[in-house]
Amino acid sequence: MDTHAAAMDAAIDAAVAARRLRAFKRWMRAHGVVCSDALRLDASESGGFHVRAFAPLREGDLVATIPRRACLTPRTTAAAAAIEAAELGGFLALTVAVMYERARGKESPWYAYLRMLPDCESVPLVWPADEAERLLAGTELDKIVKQDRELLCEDWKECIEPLLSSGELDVDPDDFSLEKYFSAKTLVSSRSFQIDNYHGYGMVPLADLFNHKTGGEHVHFTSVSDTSDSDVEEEEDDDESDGSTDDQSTVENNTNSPPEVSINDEDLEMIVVRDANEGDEVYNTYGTMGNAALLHRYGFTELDNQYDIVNIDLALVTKWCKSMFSSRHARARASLWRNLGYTGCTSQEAEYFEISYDGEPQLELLILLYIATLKADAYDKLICVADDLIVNEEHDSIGSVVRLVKATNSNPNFELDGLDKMPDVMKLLHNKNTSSALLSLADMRESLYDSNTLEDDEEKLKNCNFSKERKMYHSLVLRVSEKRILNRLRKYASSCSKAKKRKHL
Ligand SMILES: C[S@@+](CC[C@H](N)C(=O)[O-])C[C@H]1O[C@@H](n2cnc3c(N)ncnc32)[C@H](O)[C@@H]1O
Repeated sequence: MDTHAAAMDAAIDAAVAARRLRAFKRWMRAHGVVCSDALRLDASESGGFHVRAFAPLREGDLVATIPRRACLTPRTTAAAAAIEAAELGGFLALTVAVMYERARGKESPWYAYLRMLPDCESVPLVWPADEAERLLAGTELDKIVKQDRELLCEDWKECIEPLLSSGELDVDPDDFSLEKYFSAKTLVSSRSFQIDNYHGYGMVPLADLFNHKTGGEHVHFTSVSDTSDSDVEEEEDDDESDGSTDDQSTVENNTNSPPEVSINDEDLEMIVVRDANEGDEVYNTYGTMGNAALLHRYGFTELDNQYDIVNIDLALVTKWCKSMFSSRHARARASLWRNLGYTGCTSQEAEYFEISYDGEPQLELLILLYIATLKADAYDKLICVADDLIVNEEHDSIGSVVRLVKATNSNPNFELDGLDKMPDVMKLLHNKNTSSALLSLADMRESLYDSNTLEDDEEKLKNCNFSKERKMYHSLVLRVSEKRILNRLRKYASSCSKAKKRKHL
């Protein structure tokens, strides 16, 4: 596309977004949604929206109130009875509510709100499968996105198809196609909030216009007097001009059945938790998440996100151990580690270990490597005392590492009392062998990506256009962040052997 045509398209997108925003503001007034004069809602060139401070904001200021009845939830949609009868819970119930209200078009009480949302949020779930596979190869999202697709197809077959066949919803099946289900799911994952026990998850107009900034948010979302105050989840849209149903009366509450839990009527609120100056973008927080989680759920990433992690699968550790020793050795050492009460983190099908943003490996991984690389005599000693070393339920991590190291040390006068800080205790597990194992694991983990080096990816990222090549940009940030963590893991591994060498000088 030539530059002129691209500029024209951007201008049209911005004009459409601005028109929708005006309609939405009228909708807010009609539905009792109050937005402080100190906030300015802006349409961006890309057709999305963000919030800016029109005047200085001070901690404690109340900047928005949203009546619960104005939220689109499984309880407030006209499909409430069908959703309840189908016993759909959580995100699935809300996804059906969103599809249903979208299908109603101008008949929907949320029409002006729904027109502000994009068709779908650009999360990897809806990227073309081959592109997702290429861009995410080796990253923390590689397998997850494939699993998501399979699980959602199952959900659609098991829950949505029967709901359609039951005739309870009286909708055009095209509005509930698998494709529409995926799209609605991306909106729910990227912009829904947990409201309260009665409404469950819901779309909260206005609250979902705030973008996210890790550790730098200005506002918090609160469900007043509710035990489940929540931070966000969310999503967005686009399309079309002012509609006829903008200025209507209050959103109906279509729930026919009696509530199972008491209904809290108090408005939802957005409160300032950090000062903002006039002109600043006003951010919310969607929670403390690494880039894989942000990209997975919201379709964006942040450079230098302190909550980033890389995982190393137990399967990779086993592969390394077998390559260094034998299958028998690998099995025996892993089983002793397990018998002592240790495990990795677990997800659907895998057991894995986290490497933190600083490159520090999870304690359980270090212990496994320590046991895997013990000399035969130390290993035999450990077997003899294993029953006394089983990690107890209170999980005295520090004590258990100290006892493990004492039991395997050849020096009978080895003194370890007084150690009470985890980083110091972890150093006990550092030796030439565990360091070299960590270095090998970093290489093996990195080999899962394509052949590009970190430097290649960094160079590509520099030349990548953030707004025009979104998928490429965010997948590069994810890869670069993960590879940088693996480099820090290498530093961590090497620093232990260096420290030991200095001690010996
Ligand atoms: C709740 S919406 C926020 C408002 C949104 N910008 C809109 O146009 O309505 C969440 C979506 O906004 C975008 N977003 C939020 N924070 C972002 C950030 N820090 N960087 C890039 N995109 C962000 C993502 O597309 C995300 O899925």
